[in-house]
Amino acid sequence: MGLHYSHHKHCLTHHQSPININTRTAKYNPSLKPLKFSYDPKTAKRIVNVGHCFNVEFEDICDKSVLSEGPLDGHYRLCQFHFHWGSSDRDGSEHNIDGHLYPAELHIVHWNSKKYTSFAEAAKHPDGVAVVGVFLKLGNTNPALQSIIENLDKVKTKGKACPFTEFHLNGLLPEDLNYWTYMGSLTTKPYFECVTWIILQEAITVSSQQLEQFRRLQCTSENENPSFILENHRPVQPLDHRVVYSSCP
Ligand SMILES: COc1ccc(N2C[C@H](O)c3cc(S(N)(=O)=O)sc3S2(=O)=O)cc1
Ligand SMILES: [Zn+2]
Repeated sequence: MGLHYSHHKHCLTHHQSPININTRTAKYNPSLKPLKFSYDPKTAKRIVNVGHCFNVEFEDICDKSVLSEGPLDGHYRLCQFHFHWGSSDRDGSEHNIDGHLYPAELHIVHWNSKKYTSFAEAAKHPDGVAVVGVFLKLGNTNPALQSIIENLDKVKTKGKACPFTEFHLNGLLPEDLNYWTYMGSLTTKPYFECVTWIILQEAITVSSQQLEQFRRLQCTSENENPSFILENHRPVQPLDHRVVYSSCP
């Protein structure tokens, strides 16, 4: 359930995601380390249309592609990345920055393979999952995105998958790796409160035409009347008594 009993208020609090990040009340935490991304391009495996979005899956049988340092203890194994978008370029991101929405948001999902033996096990613990969020802002065509988008016609309908190997995920990271971090949840079912969120402060670019391609994915399977994944971002949730920390002052 992820309900926490906060004694002073005698009520139950949720630690759900996404949230609006108030950059003025975020607290600089000098003990936060720089993020360390160690991704092996050969661990990319396939693209899958899961109905509410598409996942780019990586083989997670060993710690070949890991995220470490930053706010994390130990290392977290890369398992997949996916995007959230809106029905127009005016919204689409899940997290907001001072009330500002971006047209899309990338989530790079990792699980604590040092402490737990599987993703499903890790997802039951507050320190089980680490998701790096990267905002997409409107701009020039993003070449790293293009290599994904040109495969989307092979996974048009729900349940379809296609091979996708040799992908340089670093190409989807901005130059500046400063971040905000807070404890939250998955933003889709099962909404487990198992995520250390790491939201990068610098956005990467996406073109309007590339976003259009996301919206052509179908949430229906091939033998159903087609309907499209026009948007898949969850509304922001109450911060309650949580503090958002910043890696820089
Ligand atoms: C058994 O428990 C499970 C726990 C999680 C999942 N996943 C599917 C979810 O859609 C989901 C949502 C994520 S987000 N938007 O980054 O918060 S990450 C993620 S997932 O791929 O890990 C499957 C089983
Ligand atoms: Zn997500």
